[in-house]
Parts: sequence; C-alpha cells; structure tokens
Amino acid sequence: SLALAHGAHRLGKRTDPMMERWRNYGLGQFIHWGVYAIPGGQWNGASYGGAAEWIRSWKGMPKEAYDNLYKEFDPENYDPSALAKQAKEMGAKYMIITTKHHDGFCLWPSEYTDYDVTNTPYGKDIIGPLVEAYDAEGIDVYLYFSVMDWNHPGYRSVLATEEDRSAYESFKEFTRNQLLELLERYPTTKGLWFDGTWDEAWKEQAEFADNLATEMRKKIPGLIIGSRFRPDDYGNRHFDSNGDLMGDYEQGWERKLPETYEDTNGNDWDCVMTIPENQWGYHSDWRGHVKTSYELIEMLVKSVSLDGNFVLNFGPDAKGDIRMEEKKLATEIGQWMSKNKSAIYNCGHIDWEKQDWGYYTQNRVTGEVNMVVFNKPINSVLRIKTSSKISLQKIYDLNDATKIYDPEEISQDEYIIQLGDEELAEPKVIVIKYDHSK
Ligand SMILES: C#C[C@@H]1N[C@@H](C)[C@@H](O)[C@H]1O
Repeated sequence: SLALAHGAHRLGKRTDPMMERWRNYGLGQFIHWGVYAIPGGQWNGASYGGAAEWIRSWKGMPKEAYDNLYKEFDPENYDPSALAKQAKEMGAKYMIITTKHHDGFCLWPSEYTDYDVTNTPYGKDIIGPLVEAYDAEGIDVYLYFSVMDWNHPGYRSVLATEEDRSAYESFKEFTRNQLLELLERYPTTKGLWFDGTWDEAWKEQAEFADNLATEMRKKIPGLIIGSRFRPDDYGNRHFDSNGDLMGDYEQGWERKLPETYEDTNGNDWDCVMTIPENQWGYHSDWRGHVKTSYELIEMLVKSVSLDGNFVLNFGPDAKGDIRMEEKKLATEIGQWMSKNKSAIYNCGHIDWEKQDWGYYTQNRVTGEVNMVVFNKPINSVLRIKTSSKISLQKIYDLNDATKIYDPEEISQDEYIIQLGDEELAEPKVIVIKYDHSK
C-alpha cells in the first residue's frame, strides 16, 4: 500500500463513547435553511427544476438578484423550540443544520463576513437558539458546513494561476476561521457534516484539511467528522488511495441506500434523504414523487439493518414554517417510532440471511433480534435462517404481549413462524429472544 501522510489515520470503526452514541442514533433530522427559501425554487414566474438551494446556479436566476435576497430574510415564524419538539415527536436522536450552504450565506453572526444573518431584517443568530432548543429536547446537534462558498472572493474551484493560488490562501484562512468560530460559539456540537468538497482546488488541500481536522478536534475532543471532508495526498475523498475510509463514517449515501451489508464495507455510514426526489431547501412547487411515511420507515429500518443512520431532510420556508407535507410525515413516522423505537435505537446489523418479509435489526444492548415485517407472505409464514446454532427462548409481537409465536424448526438453523390472518396495517415488529451463550 501507498505511504500516505494525509490518508486514513485509523483503520476500522471508532470505538469511543461519542462514536458509540452516534452509531446508536438510528434516526436523524437534516434541516436545510437559508436565503434560498425566499425564492423557493421560483423566479420571475418560472420554476427552477433543480434543487431549490442551488437556484443561484440557474441561468434563470440573476446572480445580483440572488445576492440581495438576504435583505429580505425575516422569518417571523421561526420557532426553534417548536422545531425541536416536532423532531422529538418524530423520534430523531440527532439533527444536522446548514450553518452555511454553497451560496455562502451564514445563519450565524460571523466575524469573517458581512454575508450573514446580522445584516438581514431578522438580524439575530439563527443557529444558537436552534442548538439550545435541540439540546433541551435531548437531540444532539451537528453542524453542516459547505466548503464551497460562491460568495467568498477567494473561492476557486480550480487553481490555474498564481493569482488563483494566492486568492485561495485567503479563502482557506477564512474557512478555518469560520469553522473554529462555529465550534467556539456552539461547543455542544457533536460533529460536523461537510459538503461542497468535490472541487479540484480543495482536493489539493490534503495537509491543510488534515491539520484543520486536528485543530477542530482539539477544540472539541471526539468531534465526529465524516468522509466528505478531507482529500488525501492524491486528492481522493471518502476513501484514501489505499481504499481506507477517511473520517469517522462514510458520507457517500446521499438520496440512496446500500443494498447489502457488503456495500457498506463494514463501515459506519449515514444516508441523507429528501422527501421529494431532489429538494433540500424549500421549493414551493414540489414536482414528482413525494415519499410516503411507509417508504421512509422502510428506508430507516433498512439503514439500521445495515449498520447505518437515516437522516431525513426538512426545508423550512422563508417565514421559518415547516410545510404541511413535512409536518404530516414527521407525525406519521413518530407514531410508528413511538411503538417500535426499540427496533431502531441502539440497533444494528446481524448476519442472518435476509428474507423477503423485511429486515432484521439486532439490539446491541439486549441482544434481541427484531424482525421488522413489511411484506406478509400469502401463506402468512415467516422464515428465519440464522447464521449459527441458537437456543430460541421466545418469539413475540413487540406490541402485543399476548401474541407469542411458536417456531417450527424445518432444517439446520432454519425456522418458520405463522402469522395470524390479520392484515398488516403497518410494519410489524416481532422480537426474537434467544440464548447467546449456546
Ligand atoms: C449536491 C448537493 C448538496 N448535498 C446535499 C446534502 C444538499 O446540501 C445539496 O445541495
């Protein structure tokens, strides 16, 4: 393998308490909010077909007009504690908030730029009250930060000339200053979710990024940073030139999920997911398929069954309100979570053979295995094929203690149980209690 000065600094999973806490979240909330919520994907009567938070890059959006939107930012309905309560009811264990997206607008009062909330009619810090509200609800806070910054004069996507390089040095200093400022202002932050690190210019910054990550972890020991931040000595991100994961978990699953455990390479990972096909920031005209709570619960359970966290995105509008579709989904997911959270929190992968009826999750605390049933077979028989000899103790319906299932062993390490005739109105959790010692 290659000798890398700035490749992966650790092989295998982080095993410290902060990472164990992260590993056991299961469900998170993403919040994409900024001045892009003002146009909401529309400009001059035309609708932008791309992601609303990218509207500045649209030819139908004059840059000058976009760069003056901050003068209208005044979210009179912004209510951090209401947002935190909604997230709590949904069952989110952590929340990732966009402090600065690609447009460079800062939702906190930054010393290093005037393009921030202090220079808007709203005039106040957005991030601080949100962090406090989520901390008060016991939901851990993570900060999204886009390295790509369309507003900063020193930003470059490619370093072609000496002028580019010296301008980019000022941009790197600005980036470092803003990150240290965020950690200084919001010390309860548990981690950073980096984005906008795909440019060639950034891929040349292996040493700078490595040193900055070290410096950030000095400010907040144990800070959790995913694979999307650092490039290695050869400009590779996520996985270094030896194929080893860089950062504390893999951040490659954006609007998609791994299919098998092998797809995860046995790493920690998160999936960040939009409710429409591809809208993170508020878009007033959602087109195409809007995911149902059933689909989102299946993605959540599939993520946990493959040792990942599922982070569902919300995009508040210009007033700071959450749209009806998102409110409804948060409530529906919360209703399912209130009855089935033991199959999500503190749970992860078990190497039993995947079955068509749904997914297994194993509770890392109790050792119990949860069968999360999405597809009831016509014959109502659920097949279980374990990976080793186990001594079954009890198989029961998580939400009906009177419902005990009597397994029939049909071959080596293979059992079947019989569901009743009832139609499944929602994904059902059946718990398998077994003796691990045998
Ligand atoms: C592309 C892209 C960005 N990455 C997602 C997490 C959103 O922030 C989107 O704008």
